[in-house]
Amino acid sequence: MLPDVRKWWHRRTSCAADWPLSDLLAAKGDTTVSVVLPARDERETVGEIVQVIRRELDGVVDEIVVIDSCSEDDTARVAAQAGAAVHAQTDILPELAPMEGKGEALWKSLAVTSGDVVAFADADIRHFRASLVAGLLGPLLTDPTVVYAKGCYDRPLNGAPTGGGRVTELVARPLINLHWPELAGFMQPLAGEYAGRRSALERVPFLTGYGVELGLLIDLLDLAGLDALAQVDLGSREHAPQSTEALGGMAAQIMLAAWSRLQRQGKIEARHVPSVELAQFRRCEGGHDVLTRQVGIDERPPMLTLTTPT
Ligand SMILES: O=c1ccn([C@@H]2O[C@H](COP(=O)(O)OP(=O)(O)O[C@H]3O[C@H](CO)[C@@H](O)[C@H](O)[C@H]3O)[C@@H](O)[C@H]2O)c(=O)[nH]1
Ligand SMILES: O=C(O)[C@H](O)COP(=O)(O)O
Repeated sequence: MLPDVRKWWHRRTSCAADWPLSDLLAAKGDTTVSVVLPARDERETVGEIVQVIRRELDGVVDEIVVIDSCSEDDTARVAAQAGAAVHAQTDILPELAPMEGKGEALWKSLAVTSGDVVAFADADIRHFRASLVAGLLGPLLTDPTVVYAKGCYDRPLNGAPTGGGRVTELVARPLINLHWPELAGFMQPLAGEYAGRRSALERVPFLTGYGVELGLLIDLLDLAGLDALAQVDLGSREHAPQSTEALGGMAAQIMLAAWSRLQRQGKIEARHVPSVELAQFRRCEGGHDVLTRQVGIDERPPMLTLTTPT
């Protein structure tokens, strides 16, 4: 790691235990906090997550919003029953042509929430603890120079305490180290648990799909500088793992996200246009089936540009 990045890592990394609830309540003052859970087919976990946040972060969290991201199951009903405000992704800003995926859900959440600080968490987390959200609020509620706090944690996989984060380790981390070494100190750059000041989140574009996390890190670095970014060790976090085949699609979107930012930063010529089709193969009787997956990502402009005439 670059020497300055190592210094940042020491200075700006805290852990959830550093931010007890009493300190958060004392520091909160007039600052309002929204928690957003993007959810596609998460009926098994979303209800418990909403309940834990409501029960244990009362007084710190002002609203809990679930963005139902085109679920085919009854995620929306379960979340509402648990006490969240639920919005269908496609009902938000209906005048805009819809885009797909998680990044779209997060971007649109800015239009239906009001917190000065917005905390995001995945809705597929198992054994959810309130500290997964509370920890993220510590740096933001106590230090006005911090605009964004990113979670990091151990990643269990298939019963082992570590080994998860396959796309992180094989794709995101190498890309970040190669092209944005200033961001190399983020231990879980793809973590879905992070919080930011609305004033910063509304000033950056959001990539759609699974490109959103990498795009936010790069764009917030450009907007605010490394010292305005923090990370918080949240312990361990277990989610519903996807198949390696499905993660191939995610990995492709992360690469496209990196590509878009390399182009924007003039490091790749704009005339090079990557393909957005991923061919994968499944053995079948007599050979292989070809599976073609569309992995293209899109981009939403800074939310502020929708509400403020330029
Ligand atoms: O179209 C979608 C797809 C997913 N989700 C939700 O987004 C969250 C994370 O999605 P998931 O498929 O579980 O992603 P992971 O395999 O956990 O991927 C990791 O890496 C991704 C890429 O950076 C991040 O977006 C994730 O937050 C992070 O946990 C979950 O609540 C999903 O229900 C949506 O809202 N809409
Ligand atoms: O962050 C990642 O790399 C993806 O979420 C995959 O994680 P997993 O390997 O723990 O399923």
